[in-house]
Amino acid sequence: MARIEAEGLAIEYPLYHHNARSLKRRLMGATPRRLKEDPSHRVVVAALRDLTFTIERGERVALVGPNGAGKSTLLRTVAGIYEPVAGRLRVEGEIGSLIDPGAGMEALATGRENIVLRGLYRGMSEAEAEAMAEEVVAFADLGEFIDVQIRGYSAGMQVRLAFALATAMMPEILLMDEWFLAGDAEFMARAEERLKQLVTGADILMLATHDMAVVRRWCTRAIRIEGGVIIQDGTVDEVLGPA
Ligand SMILES: Nc1ncnc2c1ncn2[C@@H]1O[C@H](COP(=O)(O)OP(=O)(O)OP(=O)(O)O)[C@@H](O)[C@H]1O
Repeated sequence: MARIEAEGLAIEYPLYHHNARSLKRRLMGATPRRLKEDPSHRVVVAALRDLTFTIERGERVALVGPNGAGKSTLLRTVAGIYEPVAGRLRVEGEIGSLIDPGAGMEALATGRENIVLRGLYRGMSEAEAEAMAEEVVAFADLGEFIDVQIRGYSAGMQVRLAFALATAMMPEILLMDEWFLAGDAEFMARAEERLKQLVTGADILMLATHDMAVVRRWCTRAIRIEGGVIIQDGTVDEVLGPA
């Protein structure tokens, strides 16, 4: 059963090129809110601080807040890309992440090979993975580029492939950044029905977005993050105000 539980979760990014003493003094000088020095004297960004929340099966949660608030960092942490420096995170359920277009893809493999690899990784037989690939290839509609290494794809082509693949896999926990809803108009019109199935079919959705219409349309709950901390957590109407 899908469930996400965080307690006192903290994430920091080290800033490797900011350790010269004079620069450090300048960065740390004016009582910074998010830059600090860690125990090994590195300058770090406190991207998330003391986050505590539980997300249960059936919830579709929007992460809202200004640029740099920590929304994408939280998605990436739940995806297992970043390791918390403090606190606890428990994620139960199979994750599908639409966070970075190229994440989880092998740049030197073709689109088609990436699809088959993902299927095999998820425990499909070769025949099942090949069958899934046919379906994904048809939907992604990348023409001859499906047999080109994905390092030669445009950003939009990567989005198409990631989208087609995610909707074929139907994860229990779907993590999504808003860029994913921004394919070209023709593709998104075609993708609409699959997107609906994907979002409503997942046990849990976490979606980082600045688009409040998207929040009202897809989500049941909203968490507002500012400066790396949760400042509001409730129903969409509670957090955004009534429509
Ligand atoms: N790779 C990184 N290295 C260093 N700092 C980072 C890195 N990625 C993010 N940060 C910092 O962490 C903080 C949170 O960033 P994050 O990308 O999670 O914000 P966000 O809420 O998703 O913003 P946006 O709405 O602009 O996408 C910001 O202060 C940002 O500068």
